[in-house]
Amino acid sequence: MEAKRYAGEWSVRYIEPGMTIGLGTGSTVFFAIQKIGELAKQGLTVKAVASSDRSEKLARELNIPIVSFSSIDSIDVTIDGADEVDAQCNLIKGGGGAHTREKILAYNSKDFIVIADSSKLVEKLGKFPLPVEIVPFATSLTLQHLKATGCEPHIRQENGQDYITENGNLTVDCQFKEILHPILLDAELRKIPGVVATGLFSYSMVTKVIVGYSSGLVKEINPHEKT
Ligand SMILES: O=C[C@H](O)[C@H](O)[C@H](O)COP(=O)(O)O
Repeated sequence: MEAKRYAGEWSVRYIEPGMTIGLGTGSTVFFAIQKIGELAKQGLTVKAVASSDRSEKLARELNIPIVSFSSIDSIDVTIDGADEVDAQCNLIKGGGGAHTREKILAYNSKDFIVIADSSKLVEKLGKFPLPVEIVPFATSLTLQHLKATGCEPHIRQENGQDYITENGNLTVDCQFKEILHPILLDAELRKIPGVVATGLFSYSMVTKVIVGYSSGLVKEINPHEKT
């Protein structure tokens, strides 16, 4: 948990007065939102759009002004967590069921900053089951098409019932052996009618990944830096 805190708290240095910020979802972003709340209390003026009711509620409790998506043109910076980060900084997201809205925020952000503890770093994506949001219509056919891409699809359950996203859809957790070509797989999955969004985020969307370690160390990875 401390490693998540280090990454979350570090990330707020990229927030400047007057910015419109995107708030992701999850236990790592929780620490970033808390820190933004502290800064707001000290006079930082920002407005925020949230990717989930949970993050919106937390932000409101901390007196961070929340605005609707329809009232803004773009987001300066979005801060969000990840379930897996591969060597190129491609991501799996959606463990908390919020990846569709998170992807909309990331796509509309000038900078997309990912925060993660070091356990999220992997060589290849796919150990974490890939969340895919689908519309709850012709579900069994959609599951068959998902299976044909090489995974074991499982409809996510919560308290013994289908988990329903904030968009009113289902989440299918797709267990692949490994994901060798995330960008191609994302395109393949999105061709299936009924798929709303996958939890695969291309490195091309990512400005930087901030990794927290339990020792207190924080590392930044820039996927676009030439080595
Ligand atoms: O739907 C949830 C999000 O994609 C989260 O950002 C992701 O699951 C990571 O969550 P956490 O920071 O709790 O590990």
